[in-house]
Amino acid sequence: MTETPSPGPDVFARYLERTRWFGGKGRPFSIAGVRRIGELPRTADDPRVVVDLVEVGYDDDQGGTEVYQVPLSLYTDPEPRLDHAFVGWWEEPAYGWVHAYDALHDREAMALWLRAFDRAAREPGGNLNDESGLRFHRIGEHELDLETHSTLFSGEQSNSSVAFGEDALMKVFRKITPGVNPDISVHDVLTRAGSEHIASLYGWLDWVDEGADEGQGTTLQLAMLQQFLRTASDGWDLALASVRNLYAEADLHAYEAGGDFAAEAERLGVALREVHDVLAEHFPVDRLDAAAVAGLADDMDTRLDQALPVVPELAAHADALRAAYDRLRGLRDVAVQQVHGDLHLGQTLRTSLGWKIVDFEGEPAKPLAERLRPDSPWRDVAGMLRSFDYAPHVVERQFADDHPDNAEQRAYRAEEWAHRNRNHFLTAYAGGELSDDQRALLEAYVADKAVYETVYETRNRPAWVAIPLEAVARIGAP
Ligand SMILES: Nc1ncnc2c1ncn2[C@@H]1O[C@H](COP(=O)(O)OP(=O)(O)O)[C@@H](O)[C@H]1O
Ligand SMILES: O=P(O)(O)O[C@H]1O[C@H](CO)[C@@H](O[C@H]2O[C@H](CO)[C@@H](O)[C@H](O)[C@H]2O)[C@H](O)[C@H]1O
Repeated sequence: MTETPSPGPDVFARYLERTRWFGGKGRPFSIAGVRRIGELPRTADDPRVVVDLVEVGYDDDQGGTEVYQVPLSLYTDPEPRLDHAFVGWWEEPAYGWVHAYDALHDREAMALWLRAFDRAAREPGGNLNDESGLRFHRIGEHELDLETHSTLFSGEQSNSSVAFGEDALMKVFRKITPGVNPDISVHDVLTRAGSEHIASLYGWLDWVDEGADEGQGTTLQLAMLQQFLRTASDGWDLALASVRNLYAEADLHAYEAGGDFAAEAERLGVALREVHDVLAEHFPVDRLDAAAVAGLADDMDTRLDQALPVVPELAAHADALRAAYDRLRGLRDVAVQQVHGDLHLGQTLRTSLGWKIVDFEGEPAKPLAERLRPDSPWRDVAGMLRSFDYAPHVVERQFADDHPDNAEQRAYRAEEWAHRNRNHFLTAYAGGELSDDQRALLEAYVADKAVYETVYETRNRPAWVAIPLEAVARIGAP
């Protein structure tokens, strides 16, 4: 990476370590370079807002590099209102000393993004190619509300999302991989197809690295603008509330309790089926031959091989897991297509107009080529089934401290809740009973997802690893 007129690398290293979205926390790293790729169009009254790409090199056995996007607001004087987002101060050759803040926290700066997207809608083809190299693209007819203020989401996110009032949401991608970002390309297709189960795409921002790919140029997709789902409630939070309700009256069956979730699970099944159908219409669908089906099972085997050293408790269940993958090996007529790739209840939102599915980026830890590869839709179904298993266990962890009695009754209710919602979701998705082959395919994907979760929990929430481990233990059990 080429150097830019910026501070020493330590300034960015210190800032990355403080953020939620930096994926390399806990690993030894250094800043390999900082590159200034563009500046937002502005008037003389606006702050200077620049987009820097920070290349991080890892100094551990795994090694490798990653690139993170850090948009900055640059002010000549300190801005105390932005103290919490202070990155550093340094001298820039053309401007002198500047105080730099993470621009996502700065309303004055975010207004520049919104204005540029608004201008793009009035340019030929909906494209605004700013002279600094940033390219704003718009689709659809939505008129942006320029009077709104921006609010940065505070949730546990791998990217950064900013809401413009209740009108639009902009997701700024933090880890940048050259090429197509499936969150944009899939939303683009689903929006143009009129899917009712997503937030419509309004536009996106990209930049072409002219010097990359032997002078051919490579596109880097930097941000996505979409419909703000104003009446949304998070599917995971709703499921937890339903379980809490049930535990509070543990003498009732799941279907008798006030917060029964089954009708929602059913609607979610229908929504996922509709999204898969639209994706199958607009992206290629491949019917796999025997070798390719065996390849899917091989990938699951490899994932287990890689998980074993991280989660040694898996060893006791490895034979049962491999037997589930072997049953997949024997299947014929397996189709693959564009899927969500990382579906769980936390990626679903209940709005007054029904369920919406968000975040089509795939599993963030997977390389882009793997995330773009067609996969079986049963991977998404399996993700949801695992989530229905997680919810009662997570509530039990919260409940157990305050209510140590009655744990056995709750465990019974937990299984009843998970079973009921899995069944309603699955039957609605499949439109009836599953065939033996579909069941074998689904079981393999559920096993694969549970193995992935044991690794995810060991690394991120070790206290939760028992949840997927219990699921793994059930695989192959009579
Ligand atoms: N269009 C939307 N309208 C309102 N809230 C949204 C919308 N899309 C996502 N969200 C909320 O923002 C959170 C983060 O979005 P997500 O796409 O999962 O980000 P990330 O890629 O950083 O994980 C979601 O859990 C959801 O609650
Ligand atoms: O949302 P992400 O793309 O970051 O997905 C990762 O984190 C999820 C947790 O937030 C994780 O999901 C696992 O925990 C959920 C409860 O918190 C549960 O509903 C899911 O079923 C379970 O897989 C996901 O696996 C991981 O990729």
